[in-house]
Amino acid sequence: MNSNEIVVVINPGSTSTKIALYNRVGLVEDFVARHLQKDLDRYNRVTDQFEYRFEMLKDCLNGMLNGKGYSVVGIVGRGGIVKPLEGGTYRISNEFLEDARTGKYGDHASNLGSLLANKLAKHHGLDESYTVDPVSAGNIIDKAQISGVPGIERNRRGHPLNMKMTARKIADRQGIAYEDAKYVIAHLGGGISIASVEGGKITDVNDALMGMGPFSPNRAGAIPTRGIMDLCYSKPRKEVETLLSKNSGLKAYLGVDDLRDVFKLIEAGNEKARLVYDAFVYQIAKEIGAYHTAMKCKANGIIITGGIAYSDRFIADLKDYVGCLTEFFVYPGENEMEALAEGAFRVIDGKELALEY
Ligand SMILES: Nc1ncnc2c1ncn2[C@@H]1O[C@H](COP(=O)(O)OP(=O)(O)OP(=O)(O)O)[C@@H](O)[C@H]1O
Ligand SMILES: CCCC(=O)O
Repeated sequence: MNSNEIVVVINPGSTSTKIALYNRVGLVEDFVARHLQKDLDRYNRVTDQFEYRFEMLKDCLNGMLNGKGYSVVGIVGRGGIVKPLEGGTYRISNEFLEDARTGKYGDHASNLGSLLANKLAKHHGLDESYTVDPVSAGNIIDKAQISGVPGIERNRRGHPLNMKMTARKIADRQGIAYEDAKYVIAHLGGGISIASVEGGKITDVNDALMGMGPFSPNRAGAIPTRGIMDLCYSKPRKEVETLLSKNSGLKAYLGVDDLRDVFKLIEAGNEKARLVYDAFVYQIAKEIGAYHTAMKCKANGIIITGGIAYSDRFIADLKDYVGCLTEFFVYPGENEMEALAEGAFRVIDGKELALEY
């Protein structure tokens, strides 16, 4: 095994771009480039930030590689909102790049991941670049896609990268083959997705960006149809979209979207904050229960991950509802960088074939 062979991993977020070098054993070095809001505000759509982020990243990467004798064997970027597709490692194609760049299926910071990986790969003389389990990836079972209205399909936009990697780790911890394990997994961050992972595949998940599932720190989740209809007739489409995907949830009720700030309000005696927090936990618990039932109550565990899983108070409150269902695991934060690196190495080492978009 050549430990000088490096995969470069890129994960663009709304205000930062993470970059890391991995060899086959694990993380070698990482860096988070933080972007000033005033710099980002100059751009209309997120992919308009491409050149700005690319220049910054190129310099960071040069600094990380300089004089260390590494050989870059692959570059992988987090895949964004593209057409609905199966989970796995994808070769980044022109069609993929076009869909990510134009935001045909949605505008999201992670759309920059494939664009940045592709250009950096060219810069390093590599023919291929990769992405793993993009936001819209999942092996959703047919019956879960039926919405109740012909012509409206249920969307699958969540956190498959982190979910699958975390489920793999928990299966290892339980001594179960990942391919046989069944989990309900909840990624609780700025966005919230709750999924069933069965046999290493995401078989059902809500749309964390626009509808279904619980409300999140600043997104709406599932809301009554009549309310949506009234909203759509009262505002332009763009405003409705912004309201539901950026200005709803905790932020809309309480003016803050960090759970730690919600706790401060509760501690200060704010009754509304207490009620909205209770509703937040309640909705997440209900959704977890629904996914457990959808797996005929046979899940090997419920896994809670994402930034909100750092909160002991939240975890205790949630466990009070769902801890009786099956084993309960908490895995705070996320494993996205590691998942990207492992997915790329599996293809580079010929253990898995790259999927075509
Ligand atoms: N110690 C903590 N206690 C309570 N909440 C926390 C704590 N640490 C982080 N959070 C919450 O985690 C959220 C951020 O989670 P995370 O970092 O996973 O989000 P993100 O990466 O911005 O979005 P996403 O996970 O949707 O990609 C914040 O809204 C904050 O409320
Ligand atoms: C849509 C899934 C990723 C996010 O929460 O932004």
